Amino acid sequence: MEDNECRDGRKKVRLANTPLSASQILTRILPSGGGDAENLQRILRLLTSYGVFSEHREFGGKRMYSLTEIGKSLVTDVEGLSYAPYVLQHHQDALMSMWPLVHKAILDPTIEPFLKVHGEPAYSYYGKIPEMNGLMRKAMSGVSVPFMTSVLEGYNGFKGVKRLVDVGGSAGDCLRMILQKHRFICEGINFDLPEVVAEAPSIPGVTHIGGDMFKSIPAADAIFMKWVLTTWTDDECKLIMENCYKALPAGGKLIACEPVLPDDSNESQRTRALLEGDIFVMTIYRAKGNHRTEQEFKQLGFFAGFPHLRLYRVLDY
Ligand SMILES: C[S@@+](CC[C@H](N)C(=O)[O-])C[C@H]1O[C@@H](n2cnc3c(N)ncnc32)[C@H](O)[C@@H]1O
Repeated sequence: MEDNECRDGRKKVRLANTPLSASQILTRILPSGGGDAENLQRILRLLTSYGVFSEHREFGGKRMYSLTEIGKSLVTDVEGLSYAPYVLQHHQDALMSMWPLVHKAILDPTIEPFLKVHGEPAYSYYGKIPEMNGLMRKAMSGVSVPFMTSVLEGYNGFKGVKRLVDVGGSAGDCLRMILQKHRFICEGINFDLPEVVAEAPSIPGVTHIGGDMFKSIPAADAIFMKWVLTTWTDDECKLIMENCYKALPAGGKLIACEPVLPDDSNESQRTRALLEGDIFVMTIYRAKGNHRTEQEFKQLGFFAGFPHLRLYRVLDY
């Protein structure tokens, strides 16, 4: 595979900083000709409204486009750490084909729409396809690194922890960042499904352990968990949290980093994104898995043996 080639043999298209018209972009994408520049321009206008491209109007009104910084990180850094793998992960056929079936989660929530279509739940489906499994890990790394930068700027609850487990820690990026910031943590355990940790990179101070959080969780002074509870039902969350409780010493701490739904359905972008995420979970993961309000987290924790919940908000997200 050459440097300028994608895995499927297509040539990568380098988009210059100089603004290009839709037909100029089309010529680069399809050097042998063809395509509809007007329809491409319709898509470019939409992407401009999301900040991926900038639109420049030439004398006479012709529209020209260049990638913004967001666009560059999405388009040019597909193999590195960026949001691109996350976007790609969500747009795989196996996930996209689920959207016309959202209604199935309402008609019969006892069987997941994903299970009905693909014959097994999402995580085990990913686990059997190395490309999907790898993309999921990269997707999580790409979104988790900027997110954890914000978390670690504001949250200071790791004091006194010597051994920390990250449950569902994927490639281990969250632990790596926590250990880099808090040098007093001597040992990090990245705990995830065996097929996920099998491909995780080696990280100083971190041991990767494969297992099933529904069975047991390695012992630690504190447990960290990010974007895990939200994909499971209340009963499953209780089981995961009970296993956390068993893995902790008396007075131990579970640090769960999860989306928190507001009580009201307001029109803010943040609320919309949270509500969309909730529908994503319902459609792809568990029909009765869901984003939760602060009160719902309090109740879950209480029933699993964690009587005190302290909420820290990460404001940029
Ligand atoms: C949404 S991802 C979050 C990954 C990581 N915590 C992060 O924020 O970047 C959920 C993770 O839970 C893991 N997972 C799913 N089922 C699991 C199980 N039964 N035991 C342990 N981990 C599991 C998945 O493999 C995945 O890495």
